[in-house]
Amino acid sequence: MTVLSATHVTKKYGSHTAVDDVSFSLPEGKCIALIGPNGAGKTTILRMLSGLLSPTNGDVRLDNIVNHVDYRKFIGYLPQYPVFYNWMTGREFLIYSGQLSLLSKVEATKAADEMLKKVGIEEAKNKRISGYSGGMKQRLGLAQALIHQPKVLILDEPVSSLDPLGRRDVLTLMKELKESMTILFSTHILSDADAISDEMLLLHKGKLIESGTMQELREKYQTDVIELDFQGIQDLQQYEKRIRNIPFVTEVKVNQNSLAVIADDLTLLRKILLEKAGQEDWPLIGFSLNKAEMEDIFMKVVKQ
Ligand SMILES: Nc1ncnc2c1ncn2[C@@H]1O[C@H](COP(=O)(O)OP(=O)(O)OP(=O)(O)O)[C@@H](O)[C@H]1O
Repeated sequence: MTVLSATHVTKKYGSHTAVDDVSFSLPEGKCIALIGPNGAGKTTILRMLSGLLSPTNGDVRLDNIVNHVDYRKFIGYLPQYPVFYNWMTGREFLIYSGQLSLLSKVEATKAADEMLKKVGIEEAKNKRISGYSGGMKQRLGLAQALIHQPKVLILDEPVSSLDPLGRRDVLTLMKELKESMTILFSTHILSDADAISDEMLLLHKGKLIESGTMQELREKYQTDVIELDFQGIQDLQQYEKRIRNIPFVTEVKVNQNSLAVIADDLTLLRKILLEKAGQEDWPLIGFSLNKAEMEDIFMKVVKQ
């Protein structure tokens, strides 16, 4: 069942089209990642879905409720840069947020205590927010978005600004939350999307260019990769250049001591690379076929 959908949604800022005729729907109970580089239009889409911004054209629909009805109580939204009152304690902030979501003081207090437990910052509930780490603030932001028990949770870049520990923390929490609600979150970190989402929406320059599960995208774009490991520190650019000259190669990624090559015809690529490596005596120590990462798929979709 679909809980939230966007139909031919466009947003213009003056003459600039930030979101261009985008349609998709969120199935109940799924975790969906909205993926795209900076400026792709992710925040604009999330704000329209949250009811904070009106589309220039098109409809946003929650179950059967269309635009212009205030359906914000069904949606929990965590902005990319949440604003906290640092002089409040975490608990005070959540009670205040609950009251803003039209809960009574008693209901808000009860919900705040539950949420503090749920997001794992109960022991810091009476500390001022100014003393919270980035990961704790993000957990508090999530608690604020969840306080009124929304149907859909919308998170704008929830982990991008966190250090690796904070990031792991919040991703683990999102994994737990996705068991009980529909989540839509934006990211430009493709491995995060790969790790926790059921489906992905790929956005580029305001347009939805592809969508599906990771497996569907992998199958559709046949993105296996041949990886060449070179001995010692080599000038890999000369090899990169030679490989790029092979006509059907779509992408070459340079890593520290290795090159990852994507092509439409992997059987032919393997043959040609092995021939070249032998003839030109490339200092190879490894030659393997690996699964493509999300980055590789994104590059391929954008190029197509
Ligand atoms: N209020 C605004 N007025 C004018 N242009 C805007 C406004 N908000 C966003 N834009 C433009 O719309 C485009 C999409 O912006 P948006 O913030 O939605 O992208 P994003 O994918 O969330 O980017 P980021 O990852 O950097 O947050 C950008 O070109 C941006 O400059």
